[in-house]
Amino acid sequence: MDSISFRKFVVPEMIFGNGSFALVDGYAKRFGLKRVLLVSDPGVTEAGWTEGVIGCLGKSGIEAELFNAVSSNPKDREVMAGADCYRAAACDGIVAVGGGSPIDCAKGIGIVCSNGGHILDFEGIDRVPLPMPPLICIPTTAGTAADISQFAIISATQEQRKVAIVSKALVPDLALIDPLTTTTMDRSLTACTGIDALVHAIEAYVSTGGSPLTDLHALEAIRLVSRHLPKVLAQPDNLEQREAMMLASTHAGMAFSNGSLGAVHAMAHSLGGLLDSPHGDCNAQLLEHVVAFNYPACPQRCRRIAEAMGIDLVEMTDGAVRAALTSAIHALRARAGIVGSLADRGVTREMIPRLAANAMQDPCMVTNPRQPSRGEIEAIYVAAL
Ligand SMILES: NC(=O)c1ccc[n+]([C@@H]2O[C@H](COP(=O)([O-])OP(=O)(O)OC[C@H]3O[C@@H](n4cnc5c(N)ncnc54)[C@H](O)[C@@H]3O)[C@@H](O)[C@H]2O)c1
Ligand SMILES: [Fe+2]
Repeated sequence: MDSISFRKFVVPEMIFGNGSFALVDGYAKRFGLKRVLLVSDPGVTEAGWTEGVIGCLGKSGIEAELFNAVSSNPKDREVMAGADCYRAAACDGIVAVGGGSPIDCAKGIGIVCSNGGHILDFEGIDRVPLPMPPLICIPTTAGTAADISQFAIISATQEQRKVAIVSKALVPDLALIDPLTTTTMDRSLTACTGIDALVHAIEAYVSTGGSPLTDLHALEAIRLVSRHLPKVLAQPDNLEQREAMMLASTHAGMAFSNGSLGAVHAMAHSLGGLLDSPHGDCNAQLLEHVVAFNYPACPQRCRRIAEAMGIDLVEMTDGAVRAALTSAIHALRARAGIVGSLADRGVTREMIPRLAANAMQDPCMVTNPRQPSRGEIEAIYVAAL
């Protein structure tokens, strides 16, 4: 049998539903935890979610050592400081509450605590030998799905680039996916994280690492984001819309964690490393341009994506589908309020060779459906300027 016919699909135990974060103490107890490192960030703490989780843990007598010093695009030094904190407090497990940044930082802390060394030593695919301590994740954004994924993205501050660590060892033990926690997101965060979920789904669907197991989740996520992102932005307090976006993020997560990503993420990581700008915003700037580039390599798959976005394709030629798809993506992000271009974010032509060089090294580039040259990646950045 050809080895390509083997497909692996890894997900953690997941509990999805409003109020599910309150199950944290019962699960932590079942894992035998007595003192956990609680990884969060100041924004999530201000929104009240960190205290909420500490309160739940306290009900079962589980102590929480708070590590809150995490910034967006979490930094290597924050991971190392968190690992010091874990050791100093003699913790026996980790609970992460927040968006992708605290969750990725928590994964980094777990890797370093089990394996020793520096977090950047683990860059790349399958380079984490020992499993992390028990990790429970409570996501508070509907976008990254870091709570279920095999990925952690950490900023290497000296080099100003984002490093991808990809390993089955990074899949958390439990994800308590509670849409209620996303009700405190502001409009811009809702938009950026929602577009991130769309990009995960589209990239996984055209990835060379995809499979029928991931396709199903990718298409469902594309449908959900296209339908519900405009609605959740119009009605931010509507729990059904929040729930639909969290479900979209989770479906997209199952797809990309197992099918991997592509050029949008490779290029967005490079941008985020240099500019320290929001991940979803970087993705949003690039998606339509990368889809236009990838189109010739996967026209049938692009048709399915367009259909899932609600575009009527009757009698459309390939060229017309390509134009309709890229303009629908552009319209969705404009409707979400993500306007302007890379130049408005401070990107200059002089930065592009370096951005392209870093993007070419990113593991997400490996599974892009069309292998680009460095010059082609530079041209995509220029198109997005
Ligand atoms: N590991 C993965 O699989 C994966 C996938 C995609 C992206 N990422 C990474 O995730 C990071 C981005 O994560 P993100 O987009 O979730 O944002 P984030 O975690 O960086 O948070 C952004 C801001 O939103 C605030 N915030 C988060 N949840 C909130 C809530 N419910 N209410 C109010 N404020 C809230 C935070 O305090 C922070 O100030 C990037 O570093 C990106 O590279 C990781
Ligand atoms: Fe992402």
